[in-house]
Amino acid sequence: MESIQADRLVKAYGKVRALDELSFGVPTGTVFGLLGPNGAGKSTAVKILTTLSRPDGGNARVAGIDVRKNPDQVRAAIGCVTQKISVDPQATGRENLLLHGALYGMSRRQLRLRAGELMARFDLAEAADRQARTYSGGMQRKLDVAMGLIHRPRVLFLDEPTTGLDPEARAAMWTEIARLAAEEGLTILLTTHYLEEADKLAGALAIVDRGKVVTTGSPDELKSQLRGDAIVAELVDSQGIPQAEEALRRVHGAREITTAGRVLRARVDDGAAAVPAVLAALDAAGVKVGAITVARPSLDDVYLRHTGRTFEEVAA
Ligand SMILES: Nc1ncnc2c1ncn2[C@@H]1O[C@H](COP(=O)(O)OP(=O)(O)OP(=O)(O)O)[C@@H](O)[C@H]1O
Repeated sequence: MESIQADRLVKAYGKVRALDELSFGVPTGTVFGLLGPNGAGKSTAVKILTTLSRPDGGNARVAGIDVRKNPDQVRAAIGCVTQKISVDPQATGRENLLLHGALYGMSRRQLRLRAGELMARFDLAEAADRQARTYSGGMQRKLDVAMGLIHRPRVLFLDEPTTGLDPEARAAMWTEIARLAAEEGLTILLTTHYLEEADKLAGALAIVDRGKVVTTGSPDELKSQLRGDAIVAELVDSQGIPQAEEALRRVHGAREITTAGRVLRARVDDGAAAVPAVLAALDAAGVKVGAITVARPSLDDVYLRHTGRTFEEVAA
């Protein structure tokens, strides 16, 4: 069964087509990642699925409910953690949870129990009665997620949940998110522009580019569709790029050759075996190489394959 179905969603802002027939489905109880660089359309999709915005075309169902026809019912069934933290810094952690829960018409007794449970679960019990402004960034983000869960939603939307967190807090958040899906059967839609985050957390993901889903599958499925290794040569300066590209074209088995700045990439069947031939070809062309690396296919390669651009290039 699918808890989220987006069917050819279209949204235009003036001339910008933020969503251009975006479609995907999320099986119940899984973590699904919408991965794409800034401006790809992820937030716009989340706004429509959480009923904050209406699509210009297409349709969507969340927890089996039509977002256009029954937005109130959708809102009751979902939790939503947006990019802007909704924690009130002057209130304590517990007060934040109680205030948020009151919006859903929960009884005081229900609320107290649930708030206690969530604070324990997110390791905030000791800090529960301190003002949230005294919390670290990671603690505030956990509180934010706890607030999104107060009314026991069936589907949770997390819009860039770890942006701005340090590596340790990010890892802690990943553990929590994975547990929520595995232990509580929650369906989670996560948007991210971190390749590593999508790779680690998402059972399946959709790569979004310019308002469209360019490919979808589990991280492993997507990576295994790319045969061979990536070989990446960083030149000492960018002037030699045209000659280097030309030289690489003549190396047996090198394909999908792309350049960005002074970095040259190609795909080969066996990376380690191809390195000597690549270095010899570049040397013969008079090109100075600063570094050369071989890598197993990554989601960045998947992105490159489907959009013709590297993720970093677009993010920059
Ligand atoms: N309210 C708006 N008015 C005009 N244009 C908008 C509006 N919201 C989004 N856009 C445009 O729509 C496109 C998609 O934006 P969106 O915020 O959905 O991307 P995103 O992938 O979520 O990126 P980010 O990670 O930066 O939020 C962008 O070109 C953006 O500039």
